[in-house]
Amino acid sequence: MTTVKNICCIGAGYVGGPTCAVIAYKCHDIKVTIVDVNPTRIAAWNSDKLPIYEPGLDKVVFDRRDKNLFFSTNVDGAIQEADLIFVSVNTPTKKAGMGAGRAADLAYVESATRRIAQVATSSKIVVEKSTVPCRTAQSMRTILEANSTKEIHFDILSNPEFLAEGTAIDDLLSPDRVLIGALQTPEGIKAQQALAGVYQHWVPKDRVLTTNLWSSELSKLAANAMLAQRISSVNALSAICEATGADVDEVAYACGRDTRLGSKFLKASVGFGGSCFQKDILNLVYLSEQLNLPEVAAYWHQVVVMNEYQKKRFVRNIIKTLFNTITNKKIAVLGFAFKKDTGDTRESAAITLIKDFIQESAHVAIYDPKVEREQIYMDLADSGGVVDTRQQVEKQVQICSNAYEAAQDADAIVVVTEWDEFRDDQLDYAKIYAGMHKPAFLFDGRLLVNAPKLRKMGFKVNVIGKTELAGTA
Ligand SMILES: NC(=O)c1ccc[n+]([C@@H]2O[C@H](COP(=O)([O-])OP(=O)(O)OC[C@H]3O[C@@H](n4cnc5c(N)ncnc54)[C@H](O)[C@@H]3O)[C@@H](O)[C@H]2O)c1
Ligand SMILES: O=c1ccn([C@@H]2O[C@H](COP(=O)(O)OP(=O)(O)O[C@H]3O[C@H](CO)[C@@H](O)[C@H](O)[C@H]3O)[C@@H](O)[C@H]2O)c(=O)[nH]1
Repeated sequence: MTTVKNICCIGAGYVGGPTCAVIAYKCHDIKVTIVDVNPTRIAAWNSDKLPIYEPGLDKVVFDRRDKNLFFSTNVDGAIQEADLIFVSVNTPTKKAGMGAGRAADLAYVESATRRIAQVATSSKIVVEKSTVPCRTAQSMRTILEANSTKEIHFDILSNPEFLAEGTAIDDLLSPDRVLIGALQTPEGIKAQQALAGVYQHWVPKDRVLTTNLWSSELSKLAANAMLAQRISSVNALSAICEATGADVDEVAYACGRDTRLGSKFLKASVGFGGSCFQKDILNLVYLSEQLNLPEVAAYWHQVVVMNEYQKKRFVRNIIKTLFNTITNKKIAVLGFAFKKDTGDTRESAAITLIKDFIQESAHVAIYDPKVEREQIYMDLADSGGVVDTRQQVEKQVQICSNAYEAAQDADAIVVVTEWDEFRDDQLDYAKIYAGMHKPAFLFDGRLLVNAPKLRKMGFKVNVIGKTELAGTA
């Protein structure tokens, strides 16, 4: 078996950074260099304030940085030195051209692959870490093989990443499984074993799964589609609960107790966000369409349709409850990140909701413990378009440094992210109530607060998937 001694990771983002930092943390005998074309990002990885917030990440990075873990903009140098290269660049949804709005944009994967082909001076194992459509490894192979010689040979592996943000370090330290796909040739299997050897420094052997290349690529899209499907399913049920007096928490619990279903990923919410779910489902939809499987495409697409419906339904309910108008009313939004314990705002439900509030001429006060002010304005404004809305957004949106400031003189509070600090045993809701306009409304999009307790304080509470009279005749 080939032993890996030197790893290069192309792409120092939410995946490349934590994943390869954990490899360095667990494999002191391997030199790991994470490279990126973005010098600001690399400078941040080399500073005291890392570019992403992730519990436990600082410890891992500070422990190994400049020992066997390096961050650099010298992409070519790191490629040349490495015997195994992770391609961990972004694969966003295409904005223009064929497949726009659905297909994954593979330009960054292709450019990284071409760079490897161009500068490599020795044989390499090239690992697809980015999430890509099924059979992308074939295109990478074609590019690399066009540049291989008798002396230089490339093996391609698929090793999708399953970490979730907010728990990335725990997920990496004890993964449910590590998946490694390879061409089932003697060279492919040898490369697969070499990468398995890296993970086996800390992951039990029976959790390292080996499959063929295409199964590995498709499993990543499939896992995300199935996880998101569960959320859309419970969110669809939340609408039925609100109309019937059933309680979505009770329904999810009762269903989840069936060991065939399991309890995870059944939390109703204002809608899933994050950089992956929507993008990867649309990717699967596009793949199905390309394979001339329209019924399959429509099936998966409904997961995204339901998610959009849930967000719009929540906004409509807020407006209706606030006497059919929110014009000039102050709405306090608690949370802007797409989930707790991350500063990431990509595809956060908060963005859709707040844009709708702005459209309805409300004043919005936002507090999130980890999202930077500038990020919020960037997400809410359409800058660079025909009409630049930044000034208007700044006029209507105030960024606050705590929940009390956001809620002061507000007509309604909207809980959008499930940060622990918004729980009713952590936040002084009596103090918040005292500072609000009356009636003081609270809309919980995360099933986070104890609604009966807050109602006793005087709040008019509205919780997704529940009615005030749930359970009564
Ligand atoms: N974010 C997640 O939780 C997560 C989890 C699993 C899988 N993924 C997948 O992993 C991939 C990366 O996601 P991410 O969230 O880390 O993205 P990201 O945008 O945070 O990071 C990607 C980085 O790649 C760099 N880059 C792009 N092209 C480059 C090139 N040619 N050379 C060097 N650097 C280059 C960019 O500058 C950027 O810093 C995506 O395919 C995503 O779908 C993401
Ligand atoms: O029961 C639930 C669980 C999650 N969510 C929401 O769903 C979104 C995604 O959450 P989560 O999956 O925990 O975070 P991600 O970081 O997006 O991770 C997903 O996407 C990654 C990128 O592909 C995968 O690697 C992970 O396995 C997969 O969980 C967030 O808005 C959550 O609030 C719910 O609304 N209800």
